[in-house]
This record gives sequence, structure tokens and C-alpha cells, in this order.
Amino acid sequence: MTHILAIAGSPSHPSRTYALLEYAAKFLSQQGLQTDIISVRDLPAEDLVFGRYDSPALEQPKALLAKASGVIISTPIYKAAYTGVLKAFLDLLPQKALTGKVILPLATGGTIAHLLSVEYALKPVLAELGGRHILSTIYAVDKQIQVQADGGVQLDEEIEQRLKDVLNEFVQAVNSQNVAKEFAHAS
Ligand SMILES: Cc1cc2nc3c(=O)[nH]c(=O)nc-3n(C[C@H](O)[C@H](O)[C@H](O)COP(=O)(O)O)c2cc1C
Repeated sequence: MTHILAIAGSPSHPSRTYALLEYAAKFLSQQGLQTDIISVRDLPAEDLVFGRYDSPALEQPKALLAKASGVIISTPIYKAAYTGVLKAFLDLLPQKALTGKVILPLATGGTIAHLLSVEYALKPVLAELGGRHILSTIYAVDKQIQVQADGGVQLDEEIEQRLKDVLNEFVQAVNSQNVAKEFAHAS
């Protein structure tokens, strides 16, 4: 079974970016990929603030990351960048934690004006963590996403189509990478 890790970077609940990850997880499970979602909200705030690399609470996220073939990382835009709490979490990961993984960034913002925030702020951090295969970002504005009372999400047609397209691309990339790895092991 191919494993995917989805990292939710919003400190809020309910959360549009979390709802996007749930949508993605459901989509991927229909394609035979198992997705675990972790949220920065669920990590002890003190461990994040004090930079406790050895926090026991990080063991499970690190293990899930290590076995994941692909990573979806979602963040709301805060002050023209990704959230501070997401950075606090990324800072605690091993140096090249994203090496060899396909990465899909998702972001939401109140305004389209910060469309490029992921490109100039988040992507360099993902690259520093070893991420080389980073797919095009899906950026949605708040009015394109309605989070419903039951936690489900209603997406505007255009953003839903773009999300499905990039998720299909993600599945293909993850599957071809796995085939390449198996081939390398066999030879
Ligand atoms: C502290 C804070 C700062 C924000 N800064 C921006 C910003 O700079 N640009 C923007 O487009 N939206 C900004 N927003 C709006 C959020 O990015 C937007 O509502 C997002 O969809 C929230 O995602 P979430 O529901 O997953 O937390 C900000 C929201 C908060 C709470």
C-alpha cells in the first residue's frame, strides 16, 4: 500500500485548508493510496515554541513522513506567507525529511493578491528539506471553499476541477516514482 502524508498547517478549527486535505485524502483513497492527516494544531504548543526536536509527540509524524511516498502540505496564507506554526513544525523535522517524496502544496487566502506566497515563501523551505519534485500549487480564495457543519467541503467548480487535475498528477507521479524505486532495488 502506498502511503501519503497530509500536513495541515492551520492553527484554526474549522479550517478550509484542513477540509481541502480531507477532500484530497478521500480522492486518493479511491485511487488506492492511503493518506494520514496530521495537523500542527495537534502538536504540543510548548514543543513547537521551544523547538524540542526530541519531543515524543513528534515521533508519530516523523514515522508517517518517513514511510510516505508523497506529501501534501496545506496552509492558510498569514501575512503574505505560510503560517508561523507550520514553520515551527517544519523546523523540527530531520534535515532532508522530504527527500525522494512527491510534494503537493495547497494554500488558501482571503485574497488572490497573495497567490505567489507559496512560491517565494514555502517552496524554498520545502527544497531545503530535500523536496525536489514539487507540483504546482493549488491556491484558492475563501469564497471558493465552503466548509459545512459536518466538516465536509463544497468547492467552486473551477477550483474543484483544478484540485482533481493536480491530484491525478500527484497519483501518477507517486506511482511512477515507486516503480522507479522498485526497479532500482531489483537491479
Ligand atoms: C492572522 C491572519 C492573517 C491572514 N493574512 C492573510 C494574508 O496576508 N493574505 C490573505 O490572502 N489572507 C490572509 N488571511 C486569511 C486566511 O488566509 C484565509 O481565511 C484562509 O482561508 C484561512 O484558512 P484556514 O480556514 O485553513 O485557517 C489571514 C488570516 C489570519 C487569521
